[in-house]
Amino acid sequence: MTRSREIPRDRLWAIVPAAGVGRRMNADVPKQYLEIQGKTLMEHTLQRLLDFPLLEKIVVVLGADDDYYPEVALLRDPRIILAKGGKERYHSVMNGLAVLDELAEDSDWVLVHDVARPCIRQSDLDWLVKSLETDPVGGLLGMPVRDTMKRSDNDGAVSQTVDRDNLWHALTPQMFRLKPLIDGLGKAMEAGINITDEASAMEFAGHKPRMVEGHGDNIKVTRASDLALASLYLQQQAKLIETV
Ligand SMILES: Nc1ccn([C@@H]2O[C@H](COP(=O)(O)OP(=O)(O)OP(=O)(O)O)[C@@H](O)[C@H]2O)c(=O)n1
Ligand SMILES: C[C@](O)(CO)[C@H](O)COP(=O)(O)O
Repeated sequence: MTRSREIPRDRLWAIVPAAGVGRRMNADVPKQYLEIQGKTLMEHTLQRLLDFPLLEKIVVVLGADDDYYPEVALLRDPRIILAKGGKERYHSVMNGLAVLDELAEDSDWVLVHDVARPCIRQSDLDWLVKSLETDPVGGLLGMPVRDTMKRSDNDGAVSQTVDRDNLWHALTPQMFRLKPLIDGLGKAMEAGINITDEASAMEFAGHKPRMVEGHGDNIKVTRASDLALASLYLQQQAKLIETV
């Protein structure tokens, strides 16, 4: 049987960490339930993933005391499985991996994508999978740093100009095989390192994730000002699709 190049040899699953409370957003509701153009951030993000044809299932990891989710009809899509989040993002991702551990093969690919990144493009999802489907480790979408980068001490005095050669913004999705990701995250959690993304756990476990350049509009909605920017990007992307 000839296999189309587009379909990775191993199946592809997704985990969407959506159990945060959005402290930095300072809103009355967790930021994933804030609306842009009449739809919640969560609906925008999940629709992008549901529109991506290669995903088997999407595990959406919700806060243990999230009582907003029943309002989101999209969460009842048959391709979506719900899981319970944990204290930190990596706990939530681990809980999502535990669900996939029952369904997927060890060598299947897992894409972890923040619910707070609603502007993810189909072309970037496709580019990530095509770039990594034969990679021995996996990797992540990123954006090369454009500005000069400074490190300061706690009162804002510059202590260092960081060399920006080969310096990237780490984005999501981050894409790794199920078993190595479970093992890598487990090792990093055991060591108590600061795990802010899946790649840092994989690096701790001795792997070299690959950076895949994506579009800069794949922003993480973190602070109030990001909502207007995300709305602008979504509008721009809609126009792009219309002109295709
Ligand atoms: N215990 C947690 C914390 C975060 N997340 C998710 O991880 C993603 C990235 O985290 P972040 O942008 O920091 O979201 P919040 O933790 O909600 O924001 P804040 O740090 O401002 O509270 C978000 O989609 C968030 O829902 C999660 O699933 N479980
Ligand atoms: C995973 C991530 O989006 C990559 O940039 C980022 O690390 C999430 O960090 P947060 O503090 O949980 O928002």
